[in-house]
Amino acid sequence: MGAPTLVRAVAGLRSALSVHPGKTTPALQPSAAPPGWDLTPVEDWSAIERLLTGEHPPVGLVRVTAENVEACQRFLAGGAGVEWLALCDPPDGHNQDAVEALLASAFYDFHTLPADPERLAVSLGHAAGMAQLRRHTRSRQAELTADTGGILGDSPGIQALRRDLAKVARCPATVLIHGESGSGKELAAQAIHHASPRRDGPFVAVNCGAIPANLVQTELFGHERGAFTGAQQRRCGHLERAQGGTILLDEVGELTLEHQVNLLRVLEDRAVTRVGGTERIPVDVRVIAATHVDLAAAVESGHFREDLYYRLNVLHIELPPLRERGNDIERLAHVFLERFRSAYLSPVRGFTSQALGALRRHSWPGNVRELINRIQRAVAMGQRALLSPGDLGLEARLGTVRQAETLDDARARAERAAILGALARCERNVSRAARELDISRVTLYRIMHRLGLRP
Ligand SMILES: Nc1ncnc2c1ncn2[C@@H]1O[C@H](COP(=O)(O)OP(=O)(O)OP(=O)(O)O)[C@@H](O)[C@H]1O
Repeated sequence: MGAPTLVRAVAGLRSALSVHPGKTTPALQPSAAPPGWDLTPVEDWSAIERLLTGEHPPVGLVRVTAENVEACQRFLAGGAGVEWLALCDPPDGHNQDAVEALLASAFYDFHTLPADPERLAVSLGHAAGMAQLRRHTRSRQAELTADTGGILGDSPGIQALRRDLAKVARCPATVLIHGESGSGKELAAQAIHHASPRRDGPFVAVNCGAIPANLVQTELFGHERGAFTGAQQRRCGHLERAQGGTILLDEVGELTLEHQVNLLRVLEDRAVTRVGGTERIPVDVRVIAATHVDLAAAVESGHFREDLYYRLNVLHIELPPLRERGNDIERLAHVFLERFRSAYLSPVRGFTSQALGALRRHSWPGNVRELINRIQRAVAMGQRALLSPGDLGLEARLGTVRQAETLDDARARAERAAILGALARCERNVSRAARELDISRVTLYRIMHRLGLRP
């Protein structure tokens, strides 16, 4: 791309950037500045980059032509934190589809040249207001995530969770985190680790449910060279890798009774013995276990050892499901929309009131992960400024009038019901559920990922 031309406002008047990526047309001259805006041309890339990394005006004008569409795309991808207005020639059919696609995806507004200075000034004012609002929201979100280990939300359930996590972080005892799939168990475990005296040590997360039963032993405890065919090297297990830090044993309820005995022994001895070895290796690791199943009920039914349950459940953290977090649903939805919108240069700016209603009514079986997936998909595919319930794959339920369900929505609903039913019948054993559904385990994982479900 050639050097862009940047036109910058001077003191006393409101400031705007004006960029001409590719330099295919002359820069907008100061004499063309709209009322209230004073423009000064700057004509090299490094000046623009310096400006965009430091303090800079919140709005900018971009001269878009049929020839510089690609240059504009590259430039705009780097210009975060600015609301852009496009200045275009009257359409002449040349590269028009690409120009229109760019206008729709990356600009707050556009003006056809010669632009009406009064209208341009109003448009710059609106865009500047919107940019300030977004900057404010972004810095509030940054503060919020920095204080809370990335856990967003203000609902009473989340406030109580933050208080509990802070207390638990100070104490070295084992923690059991219980919550539905996608409700933030791993995030909570990370928050405990980062607020604990072990924060400079490693944080190792292990999904016990995803390790094939014959590998659990070597994955957790490691193995010596020659322990079994193919063991050409000595290998440390996850517990040793977490030395000095924290290990999260996610889906601990998926361990077989035999592996539960071994884990209990490690917790009591505070040492591991690698598979094929005899040496006792002391491990200084804080253990956090997480589960979406009711482990007390699993103890009752004989699927989980009572002694291990008490050993893990010294401190207990309960994660509230998203559907019980009231206004958090909307708050989180806006945060994720903003995140994906800037990453994808999407024209999406917010939600229709029907979409917000649908978000509040949905039962969120996949919790925050499902919310993130729905919003990511909607922002990536969305063509309009406001997302509708259909864009989010949710039903609108407008009063008594039911919106027609799309085939995709109906298919997703049926798939979700079939998978959740099979998983419940198979005690969340994915291989058995896949057999029952007559699909491969990999296909089941892929569909679950798409629907925001976790094993
Ligand atoms: N309160 C929250 N604020 C921001 N992001 C969240 C919050 N809760 C969860 N998330 C995000 O949702 C996604 C799922 O969270 P996480 O993996 O911690 O859930 P989980 O309960 O461990 O899921 P699983 O049971 O499937 O292992 C992650 O991307 C996480 O960052």
